[in-house]
Amino acid sequence: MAKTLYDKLWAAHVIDNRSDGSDLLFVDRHYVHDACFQGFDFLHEANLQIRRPDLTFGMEDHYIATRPASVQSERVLQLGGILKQNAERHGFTSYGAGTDYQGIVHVVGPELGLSLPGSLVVCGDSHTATHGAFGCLAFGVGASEIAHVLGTQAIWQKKSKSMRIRVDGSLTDGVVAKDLILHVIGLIGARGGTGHVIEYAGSTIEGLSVEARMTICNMSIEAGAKAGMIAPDQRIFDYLRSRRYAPEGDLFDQAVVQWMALRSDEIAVFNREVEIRAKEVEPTITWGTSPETSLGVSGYVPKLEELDADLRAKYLPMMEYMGLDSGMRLQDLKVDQVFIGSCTNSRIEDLRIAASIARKGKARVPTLVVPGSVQVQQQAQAEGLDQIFIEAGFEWAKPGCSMCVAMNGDSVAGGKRCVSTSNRNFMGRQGKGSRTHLASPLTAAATALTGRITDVRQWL
Ligand SMILES: CC(C)[C@H](C(=O)O)[C@@H](O)C(=O)O
Ligand code: SF4
Repeated sequence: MAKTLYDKLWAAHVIDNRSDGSDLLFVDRHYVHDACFQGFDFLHEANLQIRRPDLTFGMEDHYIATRPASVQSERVLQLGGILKQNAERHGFTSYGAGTDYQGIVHVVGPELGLSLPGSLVVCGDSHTATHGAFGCLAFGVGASEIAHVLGTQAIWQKKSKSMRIRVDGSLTDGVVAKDLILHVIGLIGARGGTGHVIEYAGSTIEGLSVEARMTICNMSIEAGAKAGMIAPDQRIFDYLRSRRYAPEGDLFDQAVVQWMALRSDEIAVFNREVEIRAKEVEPTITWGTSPETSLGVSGYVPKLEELDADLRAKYLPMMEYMGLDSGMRLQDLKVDQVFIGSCTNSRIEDLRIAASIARKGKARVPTLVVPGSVQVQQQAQAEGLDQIFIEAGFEWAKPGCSMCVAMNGDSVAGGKRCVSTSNRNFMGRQGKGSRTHLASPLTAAATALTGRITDVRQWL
């Protein structure tokens, strides 16, 4: 029978099965970050050791200070240190503060060549789907599953349904991967992918850089999907060659031969198919408190009187929270600050495109740029991007999750409006009462220069 990429990845990892339909899957890579401590607590309560410390990798990101103004409580400082203690106790490698590969787990894993095509990757983090950009089956797990994986290097799962999102054609000027994925989520809804694993395909996806593919897969979870993935190709193989943990020499070439088979069969059938034309995607931004409330930047907040009762009940609290009037024009809405960073948009390419706009003016509102990793930070500095940001009045910070989730004390104050390149705009996401509009690094940088939600196409 014809198989999807997901079918192939799944079948390659099954060790055992149960009568309830669950399969026990072997885990190739287990990433643990500084907010995964509960999983270790469960492991210790069960009096277990880590089964495969060689396949477990730690990254410090959520709690780490990213700028002098990060207000870190005693508790946060304490939590940040626990990962290091666990790494020492169990003997796994952890890339903590002060190391060359410190940064956001979903930026650093790929940089290290740890997320390899065909592998099964888990992490106690919902944005683990990012690694699907390499043709991995990658998904987030909860604390008890972290403990299970630590203790056994395997995980019980039930297979999801499959969905293919095909995007064809060229993206227009000023439109990047982030706009595309916000558009997708707007189209299928924040629950549109529930119970499914999404494979992104089509000529647009094939034309995307490795970084852009990660941006797409990263937000699969915001469409409710279990995971997102893209069949690996030459661009992926080139990216991986010579990375620290990638196979070397002949072994790499042999691996590539196997990796090339990691694609859905021509006639594979998906449970759901969605088709999108790239040219229809505009620079896209969210207005509400769900990623599905995305609109072309030239759009208007929905008119309450035109909505049915269910949508009105859903949107009214969002509009109140976000301080928006029914039917108002999004563009020209004043913002208080801008955040460029997060595992969605803090890679070198994101910073390059943000800098291409930043060099054209001066920030009108406080703008924080947080590279995703030390590697990204160093590369950006080597290219002089930090100087472009600083000259434009943007703040250039150190790597970490930072204002994406405000767990390290970098938050957006209550009632303040922030255009952010991150992936979540839930109530209070960037701090209590914070108002978040999700957008691309291009839109975020253009907004920083005007102090208003801005159509970046005017700045190209
Ligand atoms: C803290 C962590 C477990 C959480 C997640 O699961 O995604 C965070 O990374 C987020 O983005 O909300
Ligand atoms: S950058 Fe944001 S979304 Fe990504 S792992 Fe960190 S907190 Fe989660």
